[in-house]
Amino acid sequence: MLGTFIKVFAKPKAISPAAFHRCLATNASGFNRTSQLDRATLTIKDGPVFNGYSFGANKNISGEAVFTTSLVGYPESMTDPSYKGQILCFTQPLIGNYGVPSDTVRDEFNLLKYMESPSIQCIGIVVADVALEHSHWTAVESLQQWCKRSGVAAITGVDTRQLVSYLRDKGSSLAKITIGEEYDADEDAAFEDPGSVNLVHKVTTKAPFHVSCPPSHSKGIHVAVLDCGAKENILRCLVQRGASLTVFPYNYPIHKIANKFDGIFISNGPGDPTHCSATIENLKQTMQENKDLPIFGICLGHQLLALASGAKSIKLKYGNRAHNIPALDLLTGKCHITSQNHGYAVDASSLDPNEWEPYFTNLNDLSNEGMAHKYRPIFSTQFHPEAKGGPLDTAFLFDKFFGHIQDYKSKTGMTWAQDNLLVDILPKERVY
Ligand SMILES: NC(=O)CC[C@H](N)C(=O)O
Repeated sequence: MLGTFIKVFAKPKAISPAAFHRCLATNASGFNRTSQLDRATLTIKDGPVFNGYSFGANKNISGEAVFTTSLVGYPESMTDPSYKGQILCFTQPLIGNYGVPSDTVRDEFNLLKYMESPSIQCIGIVVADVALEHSHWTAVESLQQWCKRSGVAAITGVDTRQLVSYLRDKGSSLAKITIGEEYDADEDAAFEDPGSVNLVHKVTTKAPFHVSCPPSHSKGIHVAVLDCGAKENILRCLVQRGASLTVFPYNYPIHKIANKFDGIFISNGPGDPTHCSATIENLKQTMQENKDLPIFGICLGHQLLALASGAKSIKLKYGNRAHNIPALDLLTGKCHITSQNHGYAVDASSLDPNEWEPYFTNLNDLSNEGMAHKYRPIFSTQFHPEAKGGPLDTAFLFDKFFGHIQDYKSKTGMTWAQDNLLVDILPKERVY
């Protein structure tokens, strides 16, 4: 019976060249619709020029070209504030086929349900083959519509394998996307380097805000978050586990009020960590003055914590941006598959061996992926345990942070008095 079913319904059919052509003419692929699109050019500084077609905003942009090998999650990546100012190249050839979900729908914690921030953060995207038509139950618009209305440049028809080979060989490079029939390289402004400015300043909340943990989840925990451009799902991972959050601008003098909280969290964010000198200084003082206070940092948060402890950061040749990067847990010997998006890393050899130890190592390029204090409840990771998108292998690190918090609370006997900090009068969402 089953054999018959397989024969009748599952026999692979050869497709005739004519049928294949018909299929191409009607499917969602961008290549066959290029007659509808303006020409566009991707120019790598001192490197190759790629001709393609524009499906985004009709404007010329420049930024740092980086690539991600993630297979899914383009809405999450594009709204991740860590990509601020970058031109994001997807190695997954077909992008856009499941459209774009709502950027306003919020969940039970008043956090954005589908996006990592309310708008696109990268300055442009590069794809091999955009899907101009899409289908998914959460989609409210196409990738093309989203890029156009967000003022984000987007180019399709690029040989992304050649582009990525170049970027892997030469390293992340400055690039431009220009729209129009004939592109004259001298015509427009110079290549802008987003890494030369403090990008965190552009994405941080402008004033403290409060995310209240609903009674159904609350464990009476209050965490201070330093917002360097926090992904929405990081906040969700903290609230879901029972913490209310007061989220501060990245350069807030957190050391002055750190002792009012059960833990400090330092978020992900864009650009070179050394630009955040005030944060590094504040964290140094926080660690000096609060010996038992739990602290957890992710990605930029990890780099800032490392700099505050006296270690150094380095720029990687082309960074790590993917959802399947192996990281070895040096405490357990287990390997975890992790979600990553970073261009800088901590130089593990610069960690003070009297106090700190490397926590994770990247098994692809052996770069540092985390550190832990030897005697205090402080640790951080270069990868993203909140993983949106990506695998949830390392979500246990949030539980570890909450374990540290419970120990701290039972040691100090501290109970959080909400009106102490007047959190009720704070805004409930990030202030732009
Ligand atoms: N995702 C992040 O927080 C990135 C951190 C930092 N901007 C880097 O590129 O290394």
